[in-house]
Amino acid sequence: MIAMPERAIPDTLSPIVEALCSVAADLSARISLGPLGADLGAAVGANTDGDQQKALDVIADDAFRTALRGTGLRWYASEERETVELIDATGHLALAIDPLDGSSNIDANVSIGTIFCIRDALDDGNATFLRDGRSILASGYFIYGPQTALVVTFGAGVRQFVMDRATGTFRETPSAPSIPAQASEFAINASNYRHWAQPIRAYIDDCLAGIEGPRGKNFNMRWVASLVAETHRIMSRGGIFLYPGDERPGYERGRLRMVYECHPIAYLVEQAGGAATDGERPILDIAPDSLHARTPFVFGTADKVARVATYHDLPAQEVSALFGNRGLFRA
Ligand SMILES: O=P(O)(O)OC[C@H]1O[C@](O)(COP(=O)(O)O)[C@@H](O)[C@@H]1O
Ligand SMILES: [Mg+2]
Ligand SMILES: [Mg+2]
Repeated sequence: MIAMPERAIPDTLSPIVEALCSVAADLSARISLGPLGADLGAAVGANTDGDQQKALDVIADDAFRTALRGTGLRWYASEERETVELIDATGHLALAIDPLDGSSNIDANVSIGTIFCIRDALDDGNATFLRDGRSILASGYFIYGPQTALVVTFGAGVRQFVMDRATGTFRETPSAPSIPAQASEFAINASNYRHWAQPIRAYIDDCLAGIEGPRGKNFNMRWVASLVAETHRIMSRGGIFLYPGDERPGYERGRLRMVYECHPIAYLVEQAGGAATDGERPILDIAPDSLHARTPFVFGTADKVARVATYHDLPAQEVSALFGNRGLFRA
């Protein structure tokens, strides 16, 4: 439940947000038990895309779907389900959800989360979600970490609510997250370096070259392998996140899903003053061609995200690592 928000939550969205909060509070309690509770990190099978499912993936998905009945929701699209599900034919809203993000971190006691976005419902469930991101009404994430928090936008800036563990209620924090304009951290799974295309290699090469390289400054690197945790860090201290496409079979379009992960995070990031692209185009301008479509994803501090796009525009010889001192990119 949300206690005394600073500003009202839009009436039509409030029952959905309340239902999400109540499930998130329950999940948070279960997660915090760790090994004292059920084995939430146990492998229980695979979803229709072949992704391994953990017990908590399935528990979270079932809990959200059940709690959303009677909230005005018509369509429920989950990363864990093959098709869009009808919740209530009279509802006017639709929700896309990654019920449990970062599931490889459950056993490691590292922050994990839930990502969602809300749209108006069309008569056709699939068509509702196969639109670009400009029709999103609200998006956000819950982070289950040292704090359990909800970071959400209703289209007018970003708001943050932290859960009081004693009562399970979410209280709004006085200051809203906004992505700082200056930052020097990048986040990428660098073990995939050899599989990346040249523009991504060149961008990272230039970061790694530090003060001696074309950027003329030192950078720090992070990789949590929880999209929610990376987003929360970037929301508080800026930086850039990249999950590009690469040459591994099945990773041509990266790993992250447009409908359940990238559209919601991109909407939030834009509302926080940052930018989000597929490397070149704004994510919110792109409509996925299927429900579970993946997309390369780059987001964070706006000028850093714009810089990644410029590497895609360069002639091949100019992005070669051999040209590490190219004057064009001197900061
Ligand atoms: O293990 P990799 O390839 O670095 O991928 C990490 C990414 O995969 C994810 O865990 C995918 O999300 P799920 O856990 O919801 O499948 C992201 O949270 C994270 O950014
Ligand atoms: Mg995820
Ligand atoms: Mg997930």
